[in-house]
Amino acid sequence: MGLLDIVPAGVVTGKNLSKVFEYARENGFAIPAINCTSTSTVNAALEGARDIKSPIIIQFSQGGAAYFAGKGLDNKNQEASIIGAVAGAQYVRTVAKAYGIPVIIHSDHCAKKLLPWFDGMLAADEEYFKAHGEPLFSSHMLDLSEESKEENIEICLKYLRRMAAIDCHLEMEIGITGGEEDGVDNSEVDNAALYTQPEDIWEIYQRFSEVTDLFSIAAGFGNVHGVYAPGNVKLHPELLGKHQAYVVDQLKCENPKPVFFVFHGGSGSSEAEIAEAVKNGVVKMNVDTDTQWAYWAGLRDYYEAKKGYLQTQVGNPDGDNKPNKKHYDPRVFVRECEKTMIQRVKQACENLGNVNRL
Ligand SMILES: O=C(CO)COP(=O)(O)O
Ligand SMILES: O=C[C@H](O)COP(=O)(O)O
Ligand SMILES: [Zn+2]
Ligand SMILES: [Zn+2]
Repeated sequence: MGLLDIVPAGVVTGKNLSKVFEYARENGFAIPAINCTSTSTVNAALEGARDIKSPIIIQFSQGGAAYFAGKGLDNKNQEASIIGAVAGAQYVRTVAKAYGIPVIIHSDHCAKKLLPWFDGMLAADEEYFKAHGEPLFSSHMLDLSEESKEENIEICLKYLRRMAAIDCHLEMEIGITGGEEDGVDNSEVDNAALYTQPEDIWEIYQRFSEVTDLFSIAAGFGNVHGVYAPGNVKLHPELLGKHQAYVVDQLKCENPKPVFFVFHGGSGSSEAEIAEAVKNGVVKMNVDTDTQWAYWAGLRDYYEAKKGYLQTQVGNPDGDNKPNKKHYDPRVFVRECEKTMIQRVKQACENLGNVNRL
């Protein structure tokens, strides 16, 4: 039985999203969440997943959403980030079904100072729910990992109640992601803060479960955003197995992996680290830096290959009067970016076992 026997193609929300995560957990794979900033990057993520016959998660960061709406817009009070995230979600909704795969629309890290962004997206979800019986986005992330655990949980619970009423999933973060995030440099952060404790996972699981089961946890296991020289990042995905065992012990449940875990900082991770994380209940892995690099590499290679055709509008190695229009049409060079990004999306899917899952 494939995923399309369980959920329809197109955007999945609520119980259907839970079914996708449960299916991934039971079949031992995870779904990549690709950070997207434009229709071009959204299309590349969708095309890569479509080619490999698997579901995909499209996510917008606060900065990525503002970029989607246009860098020229003022982002005071998060207005551009709200407009961009909503526009991105509506765009994905318009095209997703045509790709024939289940698609999850998600928003990435939202720190305390960015809550007006979250509020704006949630208002759009509630409005969409009134008209269509489901939220605009499948899920959102709250990242209050810089606050105290108590405050983190309290604020999450407040939003979780509101989100549960419209079948919207919440991804919460406990434990800090190192490296750079929304312009905040976490590279010098205390090492212990990068690794979440099992008691914390249990507390979150227990308190959130009193409200709904529509949640996942981004637990720190040494995750870092970005790609660095080998040896700089020490991932401990085996910790997630310990968290699962702790929760199983408390719940006395049959299911060996009751918690849906999210893997941040997927770029630069080894196949072995990714496999270990999936084995321990990761159902979503975020990839940004590596798909950014892939997109750029496509343009770099295109420019190198076509250099002689890209210096002037008229005149190239084939003749002084030959026009170059077909070489500098954005549909040609942006497509080259998309092609290399598609390959990287497929690679992420393969690493996560997210292949032929329809
Ligand atoms: O975690 C991420 C987005 O939230 C992505 O991290 P990378 O850029 O390291 O892939
Ligand atoms: O938070 C990490 C993601 O990679 C998003 O990055 P960004 O804020 O540069 O869009
Ligand atoms: Zn964070
Ligand atoms: Zn992240």
